[in-house]
Amino acid sequence: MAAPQEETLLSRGEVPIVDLAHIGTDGCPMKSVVRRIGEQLFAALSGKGLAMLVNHGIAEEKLKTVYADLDNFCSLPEGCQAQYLRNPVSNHGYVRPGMEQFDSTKKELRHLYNITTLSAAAFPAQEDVPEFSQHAVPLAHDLTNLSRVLLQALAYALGLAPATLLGCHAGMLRSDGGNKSSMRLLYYPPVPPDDEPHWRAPAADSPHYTRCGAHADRCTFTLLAQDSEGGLEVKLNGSDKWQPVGHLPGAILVQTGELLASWTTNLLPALLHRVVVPSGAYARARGRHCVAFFCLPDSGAALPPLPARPPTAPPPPACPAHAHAHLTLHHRLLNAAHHLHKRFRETYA
Ligand SMILES: O=C(O)CCC(=O)C(=O)O
Ligand SMILES: [Fe+2]
Repeated sequence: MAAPQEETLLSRGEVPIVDLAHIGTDGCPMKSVVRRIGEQLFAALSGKGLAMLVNHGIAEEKLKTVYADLDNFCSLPEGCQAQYLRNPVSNHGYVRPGMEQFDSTKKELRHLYNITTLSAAAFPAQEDVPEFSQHAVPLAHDLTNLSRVLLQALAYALGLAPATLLGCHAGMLRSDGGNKSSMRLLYYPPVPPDDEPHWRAPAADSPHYTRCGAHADRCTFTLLAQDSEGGLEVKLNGSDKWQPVGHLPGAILVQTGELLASWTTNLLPALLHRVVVPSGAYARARGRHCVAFFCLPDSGAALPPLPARPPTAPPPPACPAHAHAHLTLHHRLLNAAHHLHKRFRETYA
């Protein structure tokens, strides 16, 4: 008997879809299109905290190639992987399962490869993973360009000159250390058979795994391209319920990060999200792949004050206080580097 289809936010039509009309990687997009995207993006991020981007211009094949490269990296001997471990200063490099934890009660099963510099020397050698950098660098450029379009669109929607946000995010992946934006490749391995499905009472000594514990991203926004394995769950604005997002082939998810939330004093609240292990035996025996692009302002950049909004556009209902309590510590003018270092200390072993 076929497994019943899981109900998701997408299957219920509850994820706003923003059509980028193929301007995603264009250097000089049309103003009217950027303006329309800005309005739709603003409505999506203020109402829900996320949107699916379609017709963004990034070929699925590019994603599949980097997923395969990461698989090859993960199957290297540990000793060989060790030379590529994450550098805590630059945040570039490989992070083994369990080394980055959002949920201290479970073991988080994921391999990460953070990319914060595009210099060839920072990538695995050709003899270890052939063409890793040749595949990853163009994808990183595409995601940077897509972020630049969204920054211009958001600036319009917030009543700022279009280049204002671009100016504060000028150094994304320029590899000069002045901006901590990163592209992260993720591989979640199959769940070990000793972990019981969550609906059964596990044996006292059985490990409890998850794929990624609950968190909001420490950035302006995140772009997320995922394979079809599922597992991503979110708490929509004002809701305390975890809901699966679902999969829209070829789409890239954009979700609000903590910096955008604190800069807009929660007009655009940060999206809480997590990745759970699937419940069916078949899905648990399969790996999951994802590419995340964390868009951040230049280190030390102060985001400009926002123009007052007209009274016809009231802010959405506030999130549950506990969900974003840490955001109240922040002010409109942010020092991105300070925020980021604090959050790295909290999540890395
Ligand atoms: O794998 C995913 O879908 C999400 C990953 C994530 O949230 C993160 O790395 O911050
Ligand atoms: Fe995240």
